[in-house]
Amino acid sequence: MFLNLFGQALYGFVQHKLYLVTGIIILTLAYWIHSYLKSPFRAQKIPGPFLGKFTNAYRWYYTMRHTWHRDLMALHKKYGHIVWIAPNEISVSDPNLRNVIYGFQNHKRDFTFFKKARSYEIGSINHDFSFVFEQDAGNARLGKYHMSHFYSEQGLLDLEENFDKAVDELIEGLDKHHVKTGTPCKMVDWTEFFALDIVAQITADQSAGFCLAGKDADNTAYGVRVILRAIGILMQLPWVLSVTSRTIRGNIFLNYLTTLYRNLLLLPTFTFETGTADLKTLKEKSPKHLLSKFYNTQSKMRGHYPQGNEAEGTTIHIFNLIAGALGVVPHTQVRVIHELSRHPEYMQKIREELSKTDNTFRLDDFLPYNGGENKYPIFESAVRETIRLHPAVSFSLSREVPPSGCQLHQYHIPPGYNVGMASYQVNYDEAYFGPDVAQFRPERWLEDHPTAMLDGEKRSMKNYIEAGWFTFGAGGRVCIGRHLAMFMMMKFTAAIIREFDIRVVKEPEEVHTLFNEMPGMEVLLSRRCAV
Ligand code: HEM
Repeated sequence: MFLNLFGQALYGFVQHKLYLVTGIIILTLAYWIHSYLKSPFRAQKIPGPFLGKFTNAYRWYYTMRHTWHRDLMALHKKYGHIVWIAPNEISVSDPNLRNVIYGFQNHKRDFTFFKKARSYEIGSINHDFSFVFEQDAGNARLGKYHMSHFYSEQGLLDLEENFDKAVDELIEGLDKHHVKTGTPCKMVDWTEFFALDIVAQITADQSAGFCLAGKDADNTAYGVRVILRAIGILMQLPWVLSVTSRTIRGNIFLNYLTTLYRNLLLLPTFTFETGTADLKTLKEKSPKHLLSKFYNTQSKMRGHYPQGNEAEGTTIHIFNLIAGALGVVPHTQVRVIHELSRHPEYMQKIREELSKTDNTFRLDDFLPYNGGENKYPIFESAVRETIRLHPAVSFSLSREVPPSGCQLHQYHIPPGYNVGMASYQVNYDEAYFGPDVAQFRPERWLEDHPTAMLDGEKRSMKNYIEAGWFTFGAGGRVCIGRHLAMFMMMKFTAAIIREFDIRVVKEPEEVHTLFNEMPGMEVLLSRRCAV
């Protein structure tokens, strides 16, 4: 009887679209209100925007407007360091709380470790280990163990020749396509071509030819942008995980991914089904390059990912590398050039530093190994200062509160809820970085901090800033590509400012989705007469 009535009601709803829509709206509102009323955040009166307390659509709306990174800054200004931004999520902006959420934990790891929030699963597009999106803390630790040596400074130093080959092609390409024609150069396009060429060089010791061609062949970079933007948009909508699977998401992006691997690895017929043999040949050809290391890593981790396969397991590491090198670095790189053209006095100082090393930026002169000294202190500080002010990874690095719960100032956050920090809010904290926090002032990195270390030693400002800033994340899941990112930016910047005079003819914009993209900037380049 009851089922019959229910069936008739359901049939009625489906027949009358208006009823159906009204029914869905009423149920959704009822769910939101119920969740709000029973929320522990409400009980503790955690402040935040009204709509954000009810629905994830609030944050999603601002993400779709591409302004969420700045909107979140405004929310923290209005409500303070702890803000309730989504039904299950708290945003934190106090750099002093960084270690509470991201710090290394004691031996009771399962009880106290904040693992990545479930929303990261959206970025998982196959059944292999995908570093950025892996939620399992144990697997991520194992991945880092197998991979950190080849992403270390020393590991990358072995590939310097490849960086320099990409630099030569960058200069040749810019000369041919812009300097000689006198046409403005779209900065982000060239930083992307350079990133693709670097990745091809360090992965398989070959030239992918993007800079030489001066164009995005087969929309390779565009495809990666589409994937990363889609992940950024969907990460805000938890229900998407209920209606998609890794296989579905992988298939949606299949064409873009296949194009990417074909063009980077110069394997024109690559497919995931048949690609393993090609990858094996390539890795044997260049054993000291990253493809070979990726192949070995996936085979060591295979036991944890029995559903995956060699071709997918190897290429997903390339995808992670690409997400950082192509998805993130180019946008901060644009800002480095932009800041230097706004502050010619630093451009001049950097040129002076470079002139002391034959106008060539060499990693040996930068990394203070073997008793040497860093010969580029201002150059390094200018790059660091830029990425502090314009961090391209600008989404909240959400973490799930572990069984221990967590205390954020006066608030207690129970297990299972999400807490997260985002780089813009943290990096612009006046109380931590000082009243001139929003100014481009590279010297700050070279000064001493007024407080001393625990052992009484002087504390450098660099050490202090790095303990609080959030550009590369923090703790156990800190960016593994941070040395690569610095090397890429310093190689690119050194080459450009050595070879060319730069005039900005169009300013960059900020477009936030997953990362903060900085398109729009155009420059006119002319050959420098004398260095
Ligand atoms: C300026 C450039 C870069 C910035 C600002 C940046 C920033 C970040 C941040 C904030 C995280 C933490 C993400 C989280 O906790 O959820 C991260 C993680 C990561 N980054 Fe980068 N990144 C950059 C370049 C790179 C490059 C070039 C690579 C290439 C290897 C890379 C690879 C990764 C990987 C694999 C992770 C995940 C590490 C883990 O979860 O343990 N990043 N990055």
